[in-house]
Amino acid sequence: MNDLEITGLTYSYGREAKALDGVGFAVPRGSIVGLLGPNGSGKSTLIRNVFDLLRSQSGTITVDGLPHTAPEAKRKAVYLSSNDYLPEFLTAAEYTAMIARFYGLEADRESALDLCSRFAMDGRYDDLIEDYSHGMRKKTQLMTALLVRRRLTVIDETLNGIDLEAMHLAEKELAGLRDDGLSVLLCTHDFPVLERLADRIVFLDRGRVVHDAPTAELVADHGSLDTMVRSHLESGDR
Ligand SMILES: Nc1ncnc2c1ncn2[C@@H]1O[C@H](COP(=O)(O)OP(=O)(O)OP(=O)(O)O)[C@@H](O)[C@H]1O
Repeated sequence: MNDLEITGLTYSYGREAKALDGVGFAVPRGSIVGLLGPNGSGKSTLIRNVFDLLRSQSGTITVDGLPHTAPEAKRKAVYLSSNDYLPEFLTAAEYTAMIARFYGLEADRESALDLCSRFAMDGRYDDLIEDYSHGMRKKTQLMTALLVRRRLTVIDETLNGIDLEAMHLAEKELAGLRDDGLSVLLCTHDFPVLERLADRIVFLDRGRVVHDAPTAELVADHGSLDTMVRSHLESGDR
């Protein structure tokens, strides 16, 4: 069973060249899949297609077996965007409650306060987001996703910008989602994090899948993900 399955996904912005060209891969249930690719390779376009923020043009996307445009599919997935735009006029508590309500859930205050304390945001849960630093906003996005615990969590470079201690905890929490049988699609340029955490890697370049394999296999074949990416970018295969 796959929590996310994409086949033949092609997308062009207007008359521009294809941003995605026949992309297909899966996020198997209870796994963490790393999505990797140079700037402009199509990662954000892919994620926006998955969340129906861009209307897909050809190919299929299913979330837990359901077409991604179905309201039930949308309730199964949570998206953490790469920016840190959050409603400034809300407190983190109000923001979390609002997002939880979108999913028909109640945000559990005790769990939220526990997460705040572990993410070094003690006593800040009821402060306005406008007073938060960039890192605190990123942590608020992450804590919200950890509270709503959807079948599929998609993270678009959200972890970039949080400090080392928070990163360590984030890794543990994401592994915890996997331990609970949930899945994560993690888009980041942080190779060591992917090597520690991701079960599989999907490497995109110019809108096409270059590698889709278990992380251990790619590391065994290339030495490291860093070397794998560099050798592809320097090769004539692009
Ligand atoms: N709104 C847009 N209009 C036209 N072209 C776009 C638009 N958004 C992205 N593109 C193009 O689509 C291609 C894929 O971009 P996308 O943002 O999906 O890549 P990415 O892998 O997420 O890049 P990055 O790592 O820089 O975030 C690029 O050629 C980009 O210029």
